[in-house]
Amino acid sequence: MWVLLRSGYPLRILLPLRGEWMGRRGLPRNLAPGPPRRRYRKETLQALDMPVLPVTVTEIRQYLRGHGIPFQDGHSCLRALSPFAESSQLKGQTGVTTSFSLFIDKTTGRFLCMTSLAEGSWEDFQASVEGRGDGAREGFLLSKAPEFEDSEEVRRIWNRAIPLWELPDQEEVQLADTMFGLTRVTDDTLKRFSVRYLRPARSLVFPWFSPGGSGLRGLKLLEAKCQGDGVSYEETTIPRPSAYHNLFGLPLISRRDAEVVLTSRELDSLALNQSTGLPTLTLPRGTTCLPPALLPYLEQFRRIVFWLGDDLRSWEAAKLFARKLNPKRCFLVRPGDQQPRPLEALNGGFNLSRILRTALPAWHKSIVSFRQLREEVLGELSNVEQAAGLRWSRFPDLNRILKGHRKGELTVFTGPTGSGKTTFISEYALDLCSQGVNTLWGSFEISNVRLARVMLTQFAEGRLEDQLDKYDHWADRFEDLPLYFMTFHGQQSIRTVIDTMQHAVYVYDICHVIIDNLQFMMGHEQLSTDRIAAQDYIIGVFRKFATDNNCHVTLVIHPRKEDDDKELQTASIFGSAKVSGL
Ligand SMILES: Nc1ncnc2c1ncn2[C@@H]1O[C@H](COP(=O)(O)OP(=O)(O)OP(=O)(O)O)[C@@H](O)[C@H]1O
Repeated sequence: MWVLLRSGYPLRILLPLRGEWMGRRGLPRNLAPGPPRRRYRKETLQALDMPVLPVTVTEIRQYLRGHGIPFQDGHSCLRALSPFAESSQLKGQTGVTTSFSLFIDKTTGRFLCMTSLAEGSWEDFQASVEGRGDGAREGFLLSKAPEFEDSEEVRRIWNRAIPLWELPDQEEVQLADTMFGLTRVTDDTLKRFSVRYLRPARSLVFPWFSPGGSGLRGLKLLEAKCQGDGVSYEETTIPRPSAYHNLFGLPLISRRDAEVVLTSRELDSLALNQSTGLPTLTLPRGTTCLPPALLPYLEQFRRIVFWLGDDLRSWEAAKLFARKLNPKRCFLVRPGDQQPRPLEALNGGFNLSRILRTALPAWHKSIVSFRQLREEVLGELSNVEQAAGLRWSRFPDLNRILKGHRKGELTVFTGPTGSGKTTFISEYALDLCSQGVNTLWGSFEISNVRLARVMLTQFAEGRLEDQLDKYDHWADRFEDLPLYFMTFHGQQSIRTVIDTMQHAVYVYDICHVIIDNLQFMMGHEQLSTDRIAAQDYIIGVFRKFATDNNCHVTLVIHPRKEDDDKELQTASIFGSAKVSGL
């Protein structure tokens, strides 16, 4: 019954590098802001279990030139004349310049036509240009996708929600203002952003409008709950998080805006826009990820300032996202006491424009002086706890020994055959994943179904085989974890594995990769001396990957067979200087 492994969208299997993925309900996974997309039909492409070689931007450029398609170079995308836009559409229904309305992601080759809202993979694009699609050009695009499953619920909630100032009871207004920290946010601002309030759920409601404001695509509900002396917040999105690709604030952006501030919470955008007048957008899933499907909507900006929050995690996320957007146009507001998150800054009487002016460039040359690093060093020193990494909730002893899980590092994990390495690493990774660490699993020995079964049992903290009636409850929650699996099984080349990891970092902002285990990249045939060299090489490649991508790599390694009465030594891992000297 593990149908959800193949089709449930949050529990993702990393399939072909540029394959088409559809969600559980037939919804495209990578819905960008906009109405239901017309989706490119892809019948010529076979479902591959192995990644194909990723396309390079040079190849994309050559292809466009070779086929006489004019294009311009952008920050994350190439912008080309769209073969999907019909002349009748050239007047710009969506309010976007239609002449160069095709955005092609420079890293993945995926395309999005802002005029027709067609989208697809690089292979789809080539097939259409070469007339290899469904025959006539008109037939290339599927007709409008069926209404998404949640649309009725979205409309129902939206219709029941009312503007805050229309609440009949003044006391209720004051309570909501206090709970959400809105005392200094004006009705005018709430109105501009079309924020409403759902009384029965005591939640603010943030809408996701299609471009041009023509329709309602989804909603985010923010509930405030009293917790001791403080307030805790809980977010619910419709559709569910993996398909919720709303850049909140997009309808207020004008085509001429060249600067934008990105925030991780809708309330921060309200505060920022109100006090600075600058265009603001909120990332749909906060600091968790920046889906590439959103990149075309950010192409027009020459300057992008990240003000995601006041902790180290926000800072790390901003640096990661800036890499996707082209760091040369990105600036980061450093977290600190004098630079709290925007809503708190507004409520605390800070000058938000002044804080924005202190934003640091995200771009570093290859050689930097301490002067350029001093702010970052200060950030680490003033957040020592957070700099030590994310703490495990299930393994207090690990926290004592390792302090926490940090990005950009490599962990080697070993133990005798059958001692429980996979079982332990599964729970160790699940612990972090449940706390929001985007995780990619490479399980080369045991199948993904078996691994997911182990993980689900650990997640539910009980034997689900004895309580199948609870299966859906746990499976639904498990689906929402930022968890992805590579489909590799058995021996693989290190290059293929690294390419897949690279792709996953770009598309899903992966921060933790688990490779179980290294032996599956070593080949069968080498002699023992070669094996040491091969192992050193592979460790070097993973280590470089971890550093370059600020991603943690956990590597499971089988030790050399020792006698039963002999303890494992560092030299048991093939005696390699690199592995055992880590
Ligand atoms: N804490 C535990 N208590 C009881 N049984 C366990 C525990 N951890 C693992 N096992 C069981 O031990 C067996 C081997 O576990 P696992 O596959 O995790 O080991 P491994 O070290 O990864 O094995 P290999 O060396 O073959 O890769 C499995 O059947 C697993 O269910």
